[in-house]
Amino acid sequence: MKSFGTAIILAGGKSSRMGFDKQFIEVNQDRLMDIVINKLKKEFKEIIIVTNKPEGYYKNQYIVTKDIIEGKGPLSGIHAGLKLSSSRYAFVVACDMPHINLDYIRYMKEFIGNENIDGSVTKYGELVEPFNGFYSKGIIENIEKHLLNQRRSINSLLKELNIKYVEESKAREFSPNWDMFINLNTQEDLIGYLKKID
Ligand SMILES: Nc1nc2c(ncn2[C@@H]2O[C@H](COP(=O)(O)OP(=O)(O)OP(=O)(O)O)[C@@H](O)[C@H]2O)c(=O)[nH]1
Ligand SMILES: [Mg+2]
Repeated sequence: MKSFGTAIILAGGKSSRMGFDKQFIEVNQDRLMDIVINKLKKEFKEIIIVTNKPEGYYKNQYIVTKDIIEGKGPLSGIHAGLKLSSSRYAFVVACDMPHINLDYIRYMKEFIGNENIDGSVTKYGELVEPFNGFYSKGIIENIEKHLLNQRRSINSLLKELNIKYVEESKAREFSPNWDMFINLNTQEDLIGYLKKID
C-alpha cells in the first residue's frame, strides 16, 4: 500500500451560507474545483471526490463517490473517501479551499514519515485546522462510532485519536497570511478571493 498517494476532496455540503453550490463555483470559466484538482494531481496519483452530486463530474480522471453515512457533515465525506483510498494516509481538503500549497503538503509527508499515527493536522492558536491535513485509513471505524453517537465534530474526534500536530509557527513559514487554510463560506469570501486573484 502506498503511504501518501491519495487526496480526498470534500464536496458534499449544503453551501447554506454561500447560497449556491460551492463545488461548482467558476473562476474565469474554470471550475474552482478543477484548479484544486490540477494542483493536487502534481502530488497525488489518486484523487477521490466525495460529492452529493456525482452527475456533475467526468469520472475518467478521478474517483467520484458519495457519502455512505449521509447528512452528517465533513466527517461523512472523510469516511467515504478513506474507504476507497488505496493509501495508508490520505490528504483531505475542502472543495472551497483554493490555495493548495504543494510545498506544505510535501513538508507534511516528511513530518509524518514512517510514523504510525491516526493523522496529522495543523494547530491554529488553541484550535486546529482539520483540512489540509492527512488522515489514516485506520480511523474508518472511529469515524463510524463517532457518527453513530450523533457526534459530528472533527475536532472532538481528533482529540480521541493519535494525531501529530504541526505548530502554527511552522505552517506560517509556508503560508504567512494563512491563505492555505482559507475556505470560501460566504459570497463576501468569494468576492474577496476573486478580487485578490485579479
Ligand atoms: N461529503 C460531504 N462533504 C461535506 C458534508 N458537509 C460539508 N461537507 C464539505 O466539507 C467542507 C467544509 O464544509 P463547510 O464549509 O461547512 O461547507 P457546507 O457545509 O457546504 O457549507 P454551509 O452549509 O454554509 O456550512 C466543504 O468542502 C463541504 O463541501 C457532507 O455531509 N458530506
Ligand atoms: Mg457546513
